Amino acid sequence: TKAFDVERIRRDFPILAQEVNGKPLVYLDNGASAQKPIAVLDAMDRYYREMHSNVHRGAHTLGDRATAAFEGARETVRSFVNAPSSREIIWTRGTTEAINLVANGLAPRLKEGDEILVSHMEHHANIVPWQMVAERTGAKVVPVPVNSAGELDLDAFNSLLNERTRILAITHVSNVLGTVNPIASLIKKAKDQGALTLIDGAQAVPHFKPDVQALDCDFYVFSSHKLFGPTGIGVLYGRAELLEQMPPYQGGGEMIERVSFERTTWNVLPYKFEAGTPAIAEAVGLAAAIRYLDNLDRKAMEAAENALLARANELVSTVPGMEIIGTAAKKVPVMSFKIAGLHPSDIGTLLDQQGIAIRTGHHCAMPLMDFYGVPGTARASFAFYNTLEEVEQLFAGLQKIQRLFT
Ligand SMILES: Cc1ncc(COP(=O)(O)O)c(CNc2co[nH]c2=O)c1O
Repeated sequence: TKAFDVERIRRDFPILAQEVNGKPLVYLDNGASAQKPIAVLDAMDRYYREMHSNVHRGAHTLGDRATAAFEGARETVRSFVNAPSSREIIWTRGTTEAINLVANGLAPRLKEGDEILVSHMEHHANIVPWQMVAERTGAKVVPVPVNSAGELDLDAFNSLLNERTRILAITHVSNVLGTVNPIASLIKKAKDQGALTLIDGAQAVPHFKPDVQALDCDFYVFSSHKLFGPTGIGVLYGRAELLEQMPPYQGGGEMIERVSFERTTWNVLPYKFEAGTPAIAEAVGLAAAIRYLDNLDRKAMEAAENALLARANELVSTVPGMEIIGTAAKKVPVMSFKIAGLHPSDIGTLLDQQGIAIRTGHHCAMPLMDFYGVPGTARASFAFYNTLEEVEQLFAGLQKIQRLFT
Protein backbone atom coordinates (compact mmCIF):
# COMPACT_ATOMS: atom_id res chain seq x y z
CA THR A 1 0.00 0.00 0.00
CA LYS A 2 1.34 3.41 -0.95
CA ALA A 3 2.33 5.76 1.84
CA PHE A 4 -0.51 7.77 3.23
CA ASP A 5 0.17 11.46 2.61
CA VAL A 6 -1.33 12.70 5.85
CA GLU A 7 -0.19 16.31 5.36
CA ARG A 8 -2.07 16.47 2.06
CA ILE A 9 -5.09 14.80 3.68
CA ARG A 10 -5.05 17.32 6.54
CA ARG A 11 -5.48 20.16 4.08
CA ASP A 12 -8.90 18.65 3.29
CA PHE A 13 -9.98 19.33 6.93
CA PRO A 14 -9.88 23.12 7.45
CA ILE A 15 -10.76 22.92 11.15
CA LEU A 16 -7.48 21.17 11.95
CA ALA A 17 -5.32 24.16 10.97
CA GLN A 18 -6.05 26.29 13.99
CA GLU A 19 -4.58 27.07 17.37
CA VAL A 20 -6.28 26.36 20.68
CA ASN A 21 -4.95 28.15 23.78
CA GLY A 22 -2.05 29.42 21.72
CA LYS A 23 -1.01 25.94 20.63
CA PRO A 24 -1.70 24.01 17.38
CA LEU A 25 -4.94 22.04 17.78
CA VAL A 26 -4.33 18.33 18.32
CA TYR A 27 -7.79 16.82 17.78
CA LEU A 28 -7.92 13.34 19.30
CA ASP A 29 -11.65 13.15 20.09
CA ASN A 30 -12.74 11.49 16.84
CA GLY A 31 -14.66 8.75 18.68
CA ALA A 32 -17.05 11.44 19.94
CA SER A 33 -17.35 13.09 16.54
CA ALA A 34 -15.08 13.28 13.53
CA GLN A 35 -14.14 16.41 11.59
CA LYS A 36 -15.48 17.18 8.10
CA PRO A 37 -13.59 17.42 4.78
CA ILE A 38 -14.11 20.37 2.42
CA ALA A 39 -15.92 17.98 0.06
CA VAL A 40 -18.68 17.62 2.68
CA LEU A 41 -18.84 21.36 3.38
CA ASP A 42 -19.00 22.15 -0.35
CA ALA A 43 -21.65 19.52 -1.06
CA MET A 44 -23.98 20.92 1.62
CA ASP A 45 -23.26 24.52 0.63
CA ARG A 46 -23.98 23.72 -3.01
CA TYR A 47 -27.16 21.87 -2.06
CA TYR A 48 -28.50 24.97 -0.29
CA ARG A 49 -27.34 27.35 -3.00
CA GLU A 50 -28.65 25.41 -5.98
CA MET A 51 -31.03 22.60 -5.07
CA HIS A 52 -32.91 23.10 -1.84
CA SER A 53 -36.62 22.40 -1.72
CA ASN A 54 -38.75 19.97 0.22
CA VAL A 55 -38.56 16.45 -1.13
CA HIS A 56 -41.01 14.05 -2.80
CA ARG A 57 -44.27 15.07 -4.51
CA GLY A 58 -42.60 18.29 -5.69
CA ALA A 59 -44.33 19.90 -8.68
CA HIS A 60 -41.27 21.97 -9.61
CA THR A 61 -37.68 21.77 -10.70
CA LEU A 62 -36.04 22.49 -7.36
CA GLY A 63 -38.22 19.82 -5.77
CA ASP A 64 -36.98 17.35 -8.35
CA ARG A 65 -33.36 18.39 -7.80
CA ALA A 66 -33.68 18.06 -3.99
CA THR A 67 -35.40 14.68 -4.31
CA ALA A 68 -32.75 13.40 -6.71
CA ALA A 69 -29.98 14.54 -4.35
CA PHE A 70 -31.75 13.03 -1.32
CA GLU A 71 -32.54 9.67 -2.93
CA GLY A 72 -29.11 9.64 -4.58
CA ALA A 73 -27.60 9.92 -1.11
CA ARG A 74 -29.65 6.95 0.01
CA GLU A 75 -28.24 4.91 -2.89
CA THR A 76 -24.68 5.94 -1.90
CA VAL A 77 -25.34 4.64 1.63
CA ARG A 78 -26.86 1.45 0.25
CA SER A 79 -23.69 0.82 -1.73
CA PHE A 80 -21.48 1.68 1.27
CA VAL A 81 -23.08 -1.04 3.41
CA ASN A 82 -23.75 -3.32 0.40
CA ALA A 83 -27.46 -3.62 1.19
CA PRO A 84 -29.54 -5.48 -1.42
CA SER A 85 -32.00 -2.59 -1.82
CA SER A 86 -32.22 1.12 -0.98
CA ARG A 87 -35.70 0.32 0.48
CA GLU A 88 -33.68 -1.11 3.38
CA ILE A 89 -31.89 2.16 4.12
CA ILE A 90 -33.84 4.27 6.62
CA TRP A 91 -32.68 7.78 7.53
CA THR A 92 -32.68 8.47 11.27
CA ARG A 93 -31.26 11.22 13.49
CA GLY A 94 -28.34 8.95 14.34
CA THR A 95 -27.38 5.61 15.89
CA THR A 96 -29.45 6.30 18.99
CA GLU A 97 -32.69 6.89 17.09
CA ALA A 98 -32.01 3.92 14.80
CA ILE A 99 -31.76 1.57 17.77
CA ASN A 100 -34.88 3.07 19.37
CA LEU A 101 -36.73 2.56 16.09
CA VAL A 102 -35.76 -1.11 15.93
CA ALA A 103 -36.41 -1.77 19.63
CA ASN A 104 -39.89 -0.27 19.36
CA GLY A 105 -40.51 -2.04 16.08
CA LEU A 106 -39.60 -5.45 17.49
CA ALA A 107 -41.44 -4.94 20.80
CA PRO A 108 -44.68 -6.55 19.51
CA ARG A 109 -42.70 -9.78 19.04
CA LEU A 110 -41.44 -9.85 22.62
CA LYS A 111 -43.20 -11.61 25.50
CA GLU A 112 -42.59 -12.44 29.17
CA GLY A 113 -39.30 -14.31 29.63
CA ASP A 114 -37.84 -13.49 26.21
CA GLU A 115 -34.18 -12.39 26.32
CA ILE A 116 -32.33 -9.58 24.60
CA LEU A 117 -28.63 -10.36 24.60
CA VAL A 118 -26.30 -7.35 24.74
CA SER A 119 -22.68 -6.97 25.87
CA HIS A 120 -21.16 -5.32 28.92
CA MET A 121 -19.27 -2.95 26.60
CA GLU A 122 -22.35 -1.41 25.00
CA HIS A 123 -22.96 2.32 24.71
CA HIS A 124 -26.14 3.42 26.55
CA ALA A 125 -27.78 3.82 23.12
CA ASN A 126 -27.66 0.03 22.80
CA ILE A 127 -28.74 -0.69 26.37
CA VAL A 128 -31.46 1.77 27.42
CA PRO A 129 -33.86 1.35 24.45
CA TRP A 130 -33.83 -2.41 25.11
CA GLN A 131 -34.43 -1.83 28.84
CA MET A 132 -37.40 0.39 27.99
CA VAL A 133 -38.87 -2.26 25.70
CA ALA A 134 -38.09 -5.05 28.20
CA GLU A 135 -39.95 -3.07 30.84
CA ARG A 136 -43.05 -2.96 28.64
CA THR A 137 -42.98 -6.53 27.41
CA GLY A 138 -41.63 -8.60 30.32
CA ALA A 139 -38.54 -9.46 28.30
CA LYS A 140 -35.11 -9.41 29.94
CA VAL A 141 -31.88 -7.65 28.93
CA VAL A 142 -28.95 -10.04 29.48
CA PRO A 143 -25.38 -8.65 29.31
CA VAL A 144 -22.47 -10.77 28.08
CA PRO A 145 -19.43 -10.01 30.25
CA VAL A 146 -16.05 -8.85 28.96
CA ASN A 147 -12.62 -9.92 30.20
CA SER A 148 -10.03 -7.56 31.72
CA ALA A 149 -8.55 -6.90 28.28
CA GLY A 150 -11.97 -5.62 27.22
CA GLU A 151 -12.76 -8.53 24.91
CA LEU A 152 -16.11 -10.26 24.84
CA ASP A 153 -16.15 -13.41 26.99
CA LEU A 154 -17.01 -15.87 24.19
CA ASP A 155 -17.60 -18.78 26.56
CA ALA A 156 -20.10 -16.67 28.44
CA PHE A 157 -21.66 -15.63 25.12
CA ASN A 158 -22.13 -19.26 24.12
CA SER A 159 -23.71 -20.16 27.45
CA LEU A 160 -25.95 -17.07 27.65
CA LEU A 161 -27.26 -17.51 24.10
CA ASN A 162 -30.20 -19.89 24.39
CA GLU A 163 -33.67 -20.72 23.03
CA ARG A 164 -35.13 -17.68 24.90
CA THR A 165 -32.80 -15.28 23.10
CA ARG A 166 -34.99 -13.28 20.70
CA ILE A 167 -32.51 -10.51 19.85
CA LEU A 168 -28.75 -10.09 19.86
CA ALA A 169 -27.92 -6.35 20.02
CA ILE A 170 -24.18 -5.84 20.09
CA THR A 171 -21.59 -3.26 19.16
CA HIS A 172 -19.22 -3.87 16.26
CA VAL A 173 -16.57 -1.74 18.00
CA SER A 174 -16.43 -0.42 21.57
CA ASN A 175 -16.25 3.39 21.85
CA VAL A 176 -14.30 3.06 25.12
CA LEU A 177 -12.04 0.08 24.55
CA GLY A 178 -11.56 0.13 20.79
CA THR A 179 -12.28 -3.60 20.82
CA VAL A 180 -13.44 -5.01 17.48
CA ASN A 181 -15.95 -7.79 18.21
CA PRO A 182 -16.02 -10.96 16.02
CA ILE A 183 -19.53 -10.09 14.91
CA ALA A 184 -19.70 -12.40 11.87
CA SER A 185 -19.44 -15.45 14.13
CA LEU A 186 -21.66 -13.92 16.81
CA ILE A 187 -24.35 -13.21 14.20
CA LYS A 188 -24.18 -16.77 12.88
CA LYS A 189 -24.53 -18.27 16.35
CA ALA A 190 -27.46 -15.97 17.13
CA LYS A 191 -29.20 -16.85 13.86
CA ASP A 192 -28.69 -20.56 14.55
CA GLN A 193 -30.68 -19.94 17.75
CA GLY A 194 -33.37 -18.12 15.76
CA ALA A 195 -32.50 -14.71 17.21
CA LEU A 196 -32.61 -11.44 15.29
CA THR A 197 -29.37 -9.45 15.16
CA LEU A 198 -28.74 -5.70 15.45
CA ILE A 199 -25.18 -4.43 15.08
CA ASP A 200 -24.21 -1.00 16.42
CA GLY A 201 -21.71 0.21 13.83
CA ALA A 202 -21.19 3.75 15.18
CA GLN A 203 -17.47 3.24 15.96
CA ALA A 204 -16.80 0.78 13.15
CA VAL A 205 -17.74 2.84 10.08
CA PRO A 206 -14.96 5.47 10.50
CA HIS A 207 -12.48 2.64 10.06
CA PHE A 208 -14.05 0.07 7.74
CA LYS A 209 -16.98 -0.51 5.39
CA PRO A 210 -19.57 -2.95 6.74
CA ASP A 211 -20.92 -5.55 4.31
CA VAL A 212 -24.36 -6.33 5.67
CA GLN A 213 -24.93 -9.18 3.20
CA ALA A 214 -21.65 -10.86 4.15
CA LEU A 215 -22.37 -10.26 7.85
CA ASP A 216 -25.94 -11.51 7.31
CA CYS A 217 -27.17 -9.31 10.19
CA ASP A 218 -30.78 -8.15 10.34
CA PHE A 219 -30.02 -4.55 11.31
CA TYR A 220 -26.89 -2.38 11.13
CA VAL A 221 -26.90 1.19 12.49
CA PHE A 222 -24.51 4.14 12.48
CA SER A 223 -24.24 7.95 12.68
CA SER A 224 -23.05 10.31 9.93
CA HIS A 225 -21.02 12.51 12.30
CA LYS A 226 -18.71 9.60 13.20
CA LEU A 227 -17.65 9.00 9.64
CA PHE A 228 -16.73 12.54 8.68
CA GLY A 229 -20.28 13.57 7.72
CA PRO A 230 -22.63 16.13 9.31
CA THR A 231 -24.46 15.69 12.61
CA GLY A 232 -28.24 15.21 12.66
CA ILE A 233 -28.49 12.17 10.45
CA GLY A 234 -27.82 8.46 10.80
CA VAL A 235 -28.66 5.23 9.07
CA LEU A 236 -30.64 2.14 9.87
CA TYR A 237 -30.04 -0.75 7.52
CA GLY A 238 -32.83 -3.29 8.06
CA ARG A 239 -33.77 -6.50 6.27
CA ALA A 240 -36.81 -5.59 4.13
CA GLU A 241 -39.01 -8.46 5.25
CA LEU A 242 -38.51 -7.44 8.88
CA LEU A 243 -39.08 -3.73 8.24
CA GLU A 244 -42.29 -4.63 6.40
CA GLN A 245 -43.56 -6.41 9.52
CA MET A 246 -42.58 -3.64 11.95
CA PRO A 247 -45.05 -0.87 12.83
CA PRO A 248 -43.98 2.72 11.99
CA TYR A 249 -41.84 4.44 14.65
CA GLN A 250 -43.30 7.95 14.24
CA GLY A 251 -46.53 9.21 12.65
CA GLY A 252 -47.01 12.20 10.38
CA GLY A 253 -46.48 13.27 6.79
CA GLU A 254 -44.42 11.20 4.29
CA MET A 255 -44.96 7.95 6.20
CA ILE A 256 -48.59 7.55 5.12
CA GLU A 257 -50.31 6.32 1.97
CA ARG A 258 -53.83 7.57 2.82
CA VAL A 259 -55.17 9.38 5.91
CA SER A 260 -58.80 9.53 6.92
CA PHE A 261 -60.51 9.69 10.26
CA GLU A 262 -61.85 6.23 9.56
CA ARG A 263 -58.55 4.60 8.58
CA THR A 264 -54.94 5.53 7.80
CA THR A 265 -52.58 3.37 5.75
CA TRP A 266 -48.80 3.45 5.66
CA ASN A 267 -46.40 4.38 2.93
CA VAL A 268 -44.02 1.80 1.48
CA LEU A 269 -40.42 1.28 2.58
CA PRO A 270 -38.30 3.21 3.35
CA TYR A 271 -40.79 6.08 3.80
CA LYS A 272 -42.94 4.23 6.38
CA PHE A 273 -40.21 5.03 8.89
CA GLU A 274 -39.45 8.58 7.75
CA ALA A 275 -42.16 10.86 9.17
CA GLY A 276 -41.85 14.60 8.51
CA THR A 277 -39.42 16.68 6.49
CA PRO A 278 -36.08 14.83 6.51
CA ALA A 279 -32.54 16.09 7.05
CA ILE A 280 -32.01 16.61 3.33
CA ALA A 281 -28.75 18.59 3.31
CA GLU A 282 -27.34 16.21 5.92
CA ALA A 283 -28.08 13.22 3.69
CA VAL A 284 -26.23 15.00 0.88
CA GLY A 285 -23.34 15.72 3.27
CA LEU A 286 -23.15 12.10 4.44
CA ALA A 287 -23.04 10.87 0.84
CA ALA A 288 -20.19 13.31 0.16
CA ALA A 289 -18.32 11.93 3.21
CA ILE A 290 -18.73 8.37 1.93
CA ARG A 291 -17.49 9.37 -1.53
CA TYR A 292 -14.51 11.09 0.11
CA LEU A 293 -13.66 7.90 2.03
CA ASP A 294 -14.13 5.80 -1.10
CA ASN A 295 -11.44 7.89 -2.78
CA LEU A 296 -8.93 7.06 -0.05
CA ASP A 297 -6.66 4.04 -0.16
CA ARG A 298 -8.33 2.08 2.63
CA LYS A 299 -5.42 -0.25 3.24
CA ALA A 300 -3.05 2.72 3.55
CA MET A 301 -5.59 4.42 5.82
CA GLU A 302 -5.81 1.38 8.07
CA ALA A 303 -2.01 1.05 8.16
CA ALA A 304 -1.71 4.73 9.11
CA GLU A 305 -4.27 4.33 11.91
CA ASN A 306 -2.57 1.20 13.22
CA ALA A 307 0.78 3.07 13.23
CA LEU A 308 -0.78 5.82 15.38
CA LEU A 309 -2.06 3.29 17.91
CA ALA A 310 1.21 1.36 17.90
CA ARG A 311 3.16 4.57 18.61
CA ALA A 312 0.76 5.46 21.44
CA ASN A 313 1.16 1.98 22.93
CA GLU A 314 4.94 2.33 22.78
CA LEU A 315 4.81 5.66 24.64
CA VAL A 316 2.58 4.51 27.54
CA SER A 317 5.65 3.48 29.55
CA THR A 318 6.99 7.08 29.38
CA VAL A 319 4.15 8.27 31.65
CA PRO A 320 4.57 6.91 35.20
CA GLY A 321 1.31 5.45 36.53
CA MET A 322 -0.42 5.36 33.15
CA GLU A 323 -2.55 2.29 32.43
CA ILE A 324 -4.45 1.44 29.26
CA ILE A 325 -8.07 0.33 29.62
CA GLY A 326 -8.81 -1.92 26.66
CA THR A 327 -6.00 -4.11 25.43
CA ALA A 328 -7.89 -6.36 23.04
CA ALA A 329 -5.92 -8.19 20.36
CA LYS A 330 -8.11 -6.57 17.67
CA LYS A 331 -8.67 -2.83 18.12
CA VAL A 332 -9.39 0.35 16.21
CA PRO A 333 -7.19 3.36 17.16
CA VAL A 334 -9.00 4.23 20.40
CA MET A 335 -7.04 4.43 23.65
CA SER A 336 -8.78 4.78 27.01
CA PHE A 337 -6.46 5.21 29.94
CA LYS A 338 -6.01 6.29 33.55
CA ILE A 339 -3.03 7.81 35.35
CA ALA A 340 -2.51 7.03 39.03
CA GLY A 341 -3.25 10.02 41.20
CA LEU A 342 -5.05 11.97 38.47
CA HIS A 343 -8.79 12.27 37.78
CA PRO A 344 -9.71 11.83 34.09
CA SER A 345 -11.41 15.23 33.91
CA ASP A 346 -8.25 16.93 35.22
CA ILE A 347 -6.26 15.19 32.49
CA GLY A 348 -8.72 16.44 29.86
CA THR A 349 -8.71 20.00 31.14
CA LEU A 350 -4.92 20.18 31.41
CA LEU A 351 -4.45 18.71 27.92
CA ASP A 352 -6.91 21.23 26.51
CA GLN A 353 -4.70 23.98 27.92
CA GLN A 354 -2.02 22.54 25.64
CA GLY A 355 -4.35 22.51 22.62
CA ILE A 356 -4.95 18.77 22.85
CA ALA A 357 -8.57 17.54 22.63
CA ILE A 358 -9.49 14.17 24.13
CA ARG A 359 -12.67 13.00 25.88
CA THR A 360 -13.02 12.13 29.55
CA GLY A 361 -15.86 10.65 31.55
CA HIS A 362 -18.02 7.56 31.34
CA HIS A 363 -18.46 7.79 27.54
CA CYS A 364 -22.12 6.68 27.93
CA ALA A 365 -20.85 3.25 29.00
CA MET A 366 -21.45 3.26 32.76
CA PRO A 367 -21.76 -0.55 33.11
CA LEU A 368 -18.28 -0.80 31.57
CA MET A 369 -16.91 1.83 33.99
CA ASP A 370 -18.42 -0.16 36.85
CA PHE A 371 -16.74 -3.31 35.54
CA TYR A 372 -13.37 -1.55 35.57
CA GLY A 373 -14.12 0.15 38.91
CA VAL A 374 -13.48 3.64 37.55
CA PRO A 375 -15.69 6.77 37.51
CA GLY A 376 -14.58 7.36 33.97
CA THR A 377 -11.56 7.26 31.70
CA ALA A 378 -9.51 9.62 29.57
CA ARG A 379 -9.84 8.60 25.94
CA ALA A 380 -7.77 9.50 22.89
CA SER A 381 -9.42 8.38 19.64
CA PHE A 382 -7.42 8.75 16.45
CA ALA A 383 -8.48 9.24 12.84
CA PHE A 384 -6.54 8.86 9.59
CA TYR A 385 -5.80 12.63 9.57
CA ASN A 386 -3.88 12.49 12.86
CA THR A 387 -0.09 12.34 12.74
CA LEU A 388 2.63 10.53 14.65
CA GLU A 389 3.79 13.97 15.83
CA GLU A 390 0.34 14.49 17.39
CA VAL A 391 0.71 11.20 19.25
CA GLU A 392 4.10 12.42 20.53
CA GLN A 393 2.49 15.73 21.58
CA LEU A 394 -0.22 13.85 23.49
CA PHE A 395 2.36 11.95 25.49
CA ALA A 396 4.59 14.99 26.01
CA GLY A 397 1.48 16.67 27.43
CA LEU A 398 0.72 13.70 29.68
CA GLN A 399 4.32 13.56 30.94
CA LYS A 400 4.13 17.27 31.79
CA ILE A 401 0.82 16.84 33.65
CA GLN A 402 2.05 13.76 35.48
CA ARG A 403 5.19 15.59 36.66
CA LEU A 404 3.29 18.70 37.71
CA PHE A 405 0.38 17.08 39.48
CA THR A 406 1.58 13.95 41.21
C1 LIG B 1 -20.81 2.56 20.02
C2 LIG B 1 -21.73 3.76 19.99
N1 LIG B 1 -23.07 3.55 19.86
C3 LIG B 1 -23.93 4.59 19.83
C4 LIG B 1 -23.49 5.89 19.93
C5 LIG B 1 -24.51 7.02 19.87
O1 LIG B 1 -24.32 7.73 18.66
P1 LIG B 1 -25.20 9.06 18.42
O2 LIG B 1 -26.62 8.62 18.35
O3 LIG B 1 -24.67 9.62 17.12
O4 LIG B 1 -24.92 9.95 19.59
C6 LIG B 1 -22.12 6.16 20.07
C7 LIG B 1 -21.63 7.59 20.22
N2 LIG B 1 -20.43 7.65 20.95
C8 LIG B 1 -19.95 8.78 21.51
C9 LIG B 1 -20.49 10.00 21.51
O5 LIG B 1 -19.61 10.83 22.21
N3 LIG B 1 -18.53 10.10 22.64
C10 LIG B 1 -18.72 8.82 22.21
O6 LIG B 1 -17.95 7.89 22.42
C11 LIG B 1 -21.23 5.07 20.09
O7 LIG B 1 -19.90 5.27 20.22
